[in-house]
Amino acid sequence: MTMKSDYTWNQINIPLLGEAAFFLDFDGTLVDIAPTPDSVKVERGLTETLQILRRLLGNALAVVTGRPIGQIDHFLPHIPYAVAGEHGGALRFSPEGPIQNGSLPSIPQRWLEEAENFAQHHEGVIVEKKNNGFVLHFRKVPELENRLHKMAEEWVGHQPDSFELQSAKMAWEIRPKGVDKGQAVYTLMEQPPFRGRKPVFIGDDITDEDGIKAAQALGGVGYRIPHDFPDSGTVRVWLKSLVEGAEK
Ligand SMILES: O=P(O)(O)OC[C@H]1O[C@H](O[C@H]2O[C@H](CO)[C@@H](O)[C@H](O)[C@H]2O)[C@H](O)[C@@H](O)[C@@H]1O
Repeated sequence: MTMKSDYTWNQINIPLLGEAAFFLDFDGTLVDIAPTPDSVKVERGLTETLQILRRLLGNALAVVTGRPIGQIDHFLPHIPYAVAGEHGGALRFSPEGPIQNGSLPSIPQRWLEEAENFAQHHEGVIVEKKNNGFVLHFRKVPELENRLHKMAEEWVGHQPDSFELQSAKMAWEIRPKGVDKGQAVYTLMEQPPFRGRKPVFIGDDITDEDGIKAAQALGGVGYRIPHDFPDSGTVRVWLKSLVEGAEK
């Protein structure tokens, strides 16, 4: 996707990079939405931009995503300093550090089997497994949205204190209750190299709202596609312009 020609980012105000900590969402923010989770493309130049940005931020660069952390290692190897995966359910504070999962409930095996059985009989449905949840993707078969919703609602209804149903982009996600991207921001901001800096959160989805609110509450800023940036392509152009401006 390309930047809209009439768009300027005058309204995007961020702290000086030397005082900021960046928290960036992945799907729909750093990369364009793709037909399947596996088929996203990391645009040429993005890794270099993020490497320079991380240096300018004194390492205070985190990716905060719904995906498991291993997928960020696959798509952006050695790029962010910290990663919050599974909407904050998994945290890795530094590149070589352990992944901390907390004590989250495990998804009942029966739910997963039923989901996989449904996917086997309905071409186009993708079941994406996570450590403490799973996603039912219906991007290729939007007509199945309501049926999948009903199934997922029923499962979660059996354990409403442990799990919740999250509406996602052309998907339904079953995830542990009580984790969110805002908590991830608060937790990371307590640790170096984030501590003492002003958080900047950029995201595109409803789950990013918690991260944006946390960044604002901590004295920083948060911006969301499409309200503040029209699309992910524009975010990438903006990031590139930031590092180029700082390096001049
Ligand atoms: O928090 P994010 O980094 O934005 O991750 C949110 C979910 O993104 C992925 O699903 C979405 O993107 C796919 C690739 O573009 C797309 O095919 C799918 O329809 C979208 O829902 C990812 O698969 C999920 O695990 C993330 O939770």
